[in-house]
Amino acid sequence: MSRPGGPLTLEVTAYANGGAGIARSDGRVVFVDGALPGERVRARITDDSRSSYAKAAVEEVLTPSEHRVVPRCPAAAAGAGCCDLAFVEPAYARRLGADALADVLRRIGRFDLDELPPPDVEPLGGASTGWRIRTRLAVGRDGRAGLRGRRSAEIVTEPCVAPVAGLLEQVDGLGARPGTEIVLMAGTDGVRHAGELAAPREGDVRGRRRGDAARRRAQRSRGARSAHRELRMLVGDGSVTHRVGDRSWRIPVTGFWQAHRNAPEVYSAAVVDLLAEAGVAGTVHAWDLYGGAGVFSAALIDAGPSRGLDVASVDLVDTDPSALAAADAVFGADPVTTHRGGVAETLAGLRSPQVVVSDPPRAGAGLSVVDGVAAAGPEAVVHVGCDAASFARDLGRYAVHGYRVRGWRAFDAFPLTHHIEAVAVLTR
Ligand SMILES: C[S@@+](CC[C@H](N)C(=O)[O-])C[C@H]1O[C@@H](n2cnc3c(N)ncnc32)[C@H](O)[C@@H]1O
Repeated sequence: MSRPGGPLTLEVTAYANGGAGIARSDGRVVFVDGALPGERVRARITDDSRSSYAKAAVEEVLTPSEHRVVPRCPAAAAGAGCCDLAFVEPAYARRLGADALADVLRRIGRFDLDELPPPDVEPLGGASTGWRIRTRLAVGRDGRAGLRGRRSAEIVTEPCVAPVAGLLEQVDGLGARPGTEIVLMAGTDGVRHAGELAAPREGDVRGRRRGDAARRRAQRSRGARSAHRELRMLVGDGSVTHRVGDRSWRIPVTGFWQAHRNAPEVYSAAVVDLLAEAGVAGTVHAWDLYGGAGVFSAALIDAGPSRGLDVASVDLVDTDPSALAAADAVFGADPVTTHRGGVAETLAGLRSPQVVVSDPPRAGAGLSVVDGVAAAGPEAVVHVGCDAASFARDLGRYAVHGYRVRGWRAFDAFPLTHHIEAVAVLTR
C-alpha cells in the first residue's frame, strides 16, 4: 500500500456495516468513508495503524454510483458527524443497510438466512429530513453553536437537516457560553426545550480518556452522563412532553427518548405485533429491560389485550433514575414495578417472566445478560437493537440457549445515516 496518507485510486466493491465502502489495495481491505459499491474513487488514508485493514476517506469520485445524489445535509458536507449517508438515495441507503444487517446476522449471529430471510429496512414514515427530536451542539470560543466534526473536534456551524423544524432555530441567540454544550429536545406538543450543559469537569474528561471501558460506562445512561454537569435552561422548563398512544411522559431534556419522532409509536406496534405473530398469548408476567421511561411496558399493557396478551405485571429495569421517575409518574395504578440498577446485576432478584422485552444501548445486552435472561426461561423474548453487530451477537447467543427467531423487522430509524434499528422475537 502506498505511504500512509498518500492518495490511492480504489475500486469500491461492497458496503460495510458502519457505512464505509469496501475496497482492496495491496491485498489489504480498505474501508472508504464516503464511497459506494461500484465507484472508483481517489481516497486519502486516514488510519493505517492495523495490519489487516486501513481506513480512508474519499477525496474525489472518479466514477460515481448511479445512487449518488447531491449531498442533502450542509453540516455533513462540511465535515460534521451527523448525516454520513446524505449523499446516497434514501431507498438505496436502506438496501445497503439491509445487506449490512444480513451480513452481520450471517457472520456474527451465525444465522442461516436461506432458512430465515433477513428483514428489509423499512422507512419509519415521514421524510428523511426533519425527523430528529433531540440533539446536542457544542459552543465554540466565538459563541457559535454547531455539531462536532466527524473526524475532528472542530465545531461545524452549517445546519444539519435531521432535526425537526424549529429545533435549531436561532441557537446562536440562546445565550449559551463558549465551551458549553446546548442540549435540545422537542416534545410531541411542539414545545422546544434547550439547556446549557456546563463543560465537563477535569476529572470527568480524564475518565473518558481512560479507554473503552470508561467510555462504555459513561455511555450507559444519557441521564447519568449529564447528571454531574450543571444544567442551565435557556428555553422551556426542561421537562419535555412526549405522547405515545393515550399516554404522556415528561422526560428531562438531558434524558433518553427515541431520536426519531415516529420511533416510539412504530416500535411499540412492532413489539406487540411480533409477539402476536409468534403466537404468544395468555396471561403473562413481563420484563422490560433497559426499559427507560417504559414505552414498551405501556405497549404491552395497552395494546397486548387486543392481540390476546394479558400482561398481569411488568418489572422494568433501567439505570437512569430520571427515566424511572417518569415511568412511575405514567404508570400510577398500572402493575409496573420499576427497578433502578444495571440489568446484569438486577435480573437474579426478579420473578421469572413469560415475556421479556430488551432494548439495550448500542453496545447491546452482552453475553452474560443474554445468558441470565435465558436462564430465567421466558417463553418469548423481543430484542431491540440500534447497532446491527451487537444485535446479531445477542441474537446468536439466544440461539445457543435454544431460542429461535420467529420474526424480525428493521427500520430506517436514523435516515441519511448508516444506522438502523432492528427488532426480533424469539421463542424457545
Ligand atoms: C435504547 S434506550 C431504551 C429505552 C426505552 N426502551 C425506550 O425505548 O425509550 C436504553 C436504555 O438503557 C438504559 N441502560 C443503559 N445501560 C443499562 C444497564 N446496564 N442496565 C440497565 N439499563 C441500562 C439507559 O438508561 C436507557 O434508558
